[in-house]
Amino acid sequence: MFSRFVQTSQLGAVVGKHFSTSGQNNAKVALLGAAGGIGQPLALLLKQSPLVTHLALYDIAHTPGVAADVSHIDTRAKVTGHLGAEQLADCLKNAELVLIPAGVPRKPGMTRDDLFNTNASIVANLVDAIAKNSPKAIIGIITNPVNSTVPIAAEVLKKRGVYDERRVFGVTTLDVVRSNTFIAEAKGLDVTKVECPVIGGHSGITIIPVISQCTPSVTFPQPEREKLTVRIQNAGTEVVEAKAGAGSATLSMAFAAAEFANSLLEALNGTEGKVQCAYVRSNETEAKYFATPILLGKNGVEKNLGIGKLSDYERGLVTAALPELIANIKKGEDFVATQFKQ
Ligand SMILES: NC(=O)C1=CN([C@@H]2O[C@H](COP(=O)(O)OP(=O)(O)OC[C@H]3O[C@@H](n4cnc5c(N)ncnc54)[C@H](O)[C@@H]3O)[C@@H](O)[C@H]2O)C=CC1
Ligand SMILES: O=C([O-])CC(=O)C(=O)O
Repeated sequence: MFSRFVQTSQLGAVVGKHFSTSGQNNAKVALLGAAGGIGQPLALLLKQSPLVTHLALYDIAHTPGVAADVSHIDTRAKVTGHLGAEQLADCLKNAELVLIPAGVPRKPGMTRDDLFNTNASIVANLVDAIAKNSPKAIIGIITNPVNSTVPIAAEVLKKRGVYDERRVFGVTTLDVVRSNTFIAEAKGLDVTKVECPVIGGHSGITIIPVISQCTPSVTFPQPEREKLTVRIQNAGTEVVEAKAGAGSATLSMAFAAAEFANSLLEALNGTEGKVQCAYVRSNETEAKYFATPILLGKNGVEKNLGIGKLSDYERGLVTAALPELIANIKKGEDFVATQFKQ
């Protein structure tokens, strides 16, 4: 299936894109928002993963149908469906990995930050339940605005006294998936061999593709590089507009989340050298959270591999991104401080 081992010049480590069938550890994965546009195809992909032994599907609507459907697939994972708040604890008990795509998506004309008012409390309440029922689980947050929902998760976990910064990830894999696709198209390369790190955050100018660190090495005239960068930054909006009111990226996001989850599960199983870009607690810049390539291990973040060497143009992108990113982070932290009741 995904069988791509790629060396990055910057890291000398194995980056994403591979999962083996060798893992025999028990892994319960809980998927919160499992009946949604992302949730359903992600449930399908996780059911196909030999690394998952129990797939627990939770939503506030339609979970029994999704769970019954997915459970008929003759792969390893046992499937359970959990509907509504009173069944959330059962879904989360003993989960090693919790993925959260619960919440509303954008419509044309909206920014990701416009989702904050609805999605902030959804994520805060779900993470509160994780703190109570599976405090050691690794959490992958898909719900937008990721720049703010990850700090929200961290603050809720801190309030509950169970925060471990190595275990909380904002899933930004789709930015890497898109960069790889667009670069391969532009250069006529085999996309399965292209790997471009993406750093920063997950909205507009905070998305920073580091094309200078792409494997294989690629060069573009500056106007073309700028155009490609802007396309990657606006790729989510490209999908929102194409869907014309019917939501945002779901299928490519499910693919990206499955790739992230499988890398993490492999690392939990003891496979060394798994690397994924993700939005995590970080000391790389003045922003408390920042996406960079992360070496994954048994506790989640094994090592932050850092920003690496940037071109002048990419350094300028980081400078431009930081004020927005810092404001997004503060907004998330303030929300928990002022509106989230213990
Ligand atoms: N991180 C990323 O790269 C990406 C993030 N997203 C984000 O993912 C989120 C979900 O997108 P879609 O699946 O397209 O939306 P959707 O509306 O199709 O599905 C969301 C699901 O969440 C469920 N839900 C709502 N409140 C809930 C709660 N309190 N507990 C459990 N489930 C709840 C809904 O019932 C629904 O089934 C959006 O916020 C979207 O912006 C989307 C694409 C990429
Ligand atoms: O654009 C959106 O609203 C959904 C998203 O995060 C993406 O597709 O990258």
